[in-house]
Amino acid sequence: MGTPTKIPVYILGGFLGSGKTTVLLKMLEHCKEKGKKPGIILNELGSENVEGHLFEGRKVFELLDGCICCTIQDDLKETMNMLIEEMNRSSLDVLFIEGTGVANPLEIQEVLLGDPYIDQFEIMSIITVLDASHYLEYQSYFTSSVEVRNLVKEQIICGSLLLLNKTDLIQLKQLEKVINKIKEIVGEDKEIITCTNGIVDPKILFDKRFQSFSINPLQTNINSHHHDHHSTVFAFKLEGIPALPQKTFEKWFKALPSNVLRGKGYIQIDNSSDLLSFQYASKKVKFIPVPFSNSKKTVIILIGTDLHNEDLNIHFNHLLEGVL
Ligand SMILES: Nc1nc2c(ncn2[C@@H]2O[C@H](COP(=O)(O)OP(=O)(O)OP(=O)(O)O)[C@@H](O)[C@H]2O)c(=O)[nH]1
Repeated sequence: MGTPTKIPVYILGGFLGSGKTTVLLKMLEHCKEKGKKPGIILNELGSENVEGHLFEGRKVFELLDGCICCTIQDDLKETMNMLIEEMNRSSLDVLFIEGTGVANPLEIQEVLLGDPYIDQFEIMSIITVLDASHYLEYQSYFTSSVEVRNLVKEQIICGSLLLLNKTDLIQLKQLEKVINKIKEIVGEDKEIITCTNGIVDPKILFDKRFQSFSINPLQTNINSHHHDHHSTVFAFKLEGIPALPQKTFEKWFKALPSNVLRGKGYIQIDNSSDLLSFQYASKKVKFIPVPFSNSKKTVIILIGTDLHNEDLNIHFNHLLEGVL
């Protein structure tokens, strides 16, 4: 008998709303076509996963209310142990781990390279997804905090595959500018793959690009500003949202403070018993119908920098009182 083969692992990182889940869904589609059984670990900043419907019929391990990189690194180990137990009953062909938008994937890597996981899993690639339409804003001194700038930079440096997504939202000239800015960080040689809606050749996505013993130049740096991002990036959960006309929700999302970077959840439109899932990113909101399910309730999760409870409460009350 040869040595048992290790389970290949793909880590997906990238800032809030960049398109990590979109890329993950593409990779899962490919697994389905190839008859490969995936394991999925999702980490959400809020205290509940509001994207469960996207993974219907698949076993998903969730790490909620935190960010794998610090508060729940131990929880990741616990989840990995559960996954290993599950694998004894039914084996896996590949594992995907999606970090929160504020996670540094190196921290996930650290867990996987430790005992006992290193003997069973092999990191194939750390895929960093970047939002081309917001890149300049996130890197600007004027529109972004130092923590966000550093975090995005770290996500770029530790990515073994860089996907510059959402290119449909910008002009070619701006895209070239973004690519040049990224090259200033990673050098000319590192390939940057541009894409829209996470559509990338599976050969590129699944390629092995990670050597376990490589030492990352940022490693020593990380500890020095580890945790910093939590001082500015917050997740808020709003519950008890009444059923209202869709137009009212649209107006409400439009009027959200500009430091709200991301939102997701479920809302209910009046005169309908079905819930709508929503995605708020790049200051745009999209509504997607989901079949009514008793296990889901209305909830709005907002993620942003320097959000203040009072400001959001006032804005939330506007929604409740219909003052829009
Ligand atoms: N216009 C446009 N929208 C996109 C593209 N890729 C993803 N989106 C949309 O952007 C929103 C966020 O995408 P996700 O894949 O959920 O992003 P994410 O990085 O997983 O988000 P977080 O988990 O909050 O960090 C969704 O509404 C997607 O449909 C793209 O290339 N172009």
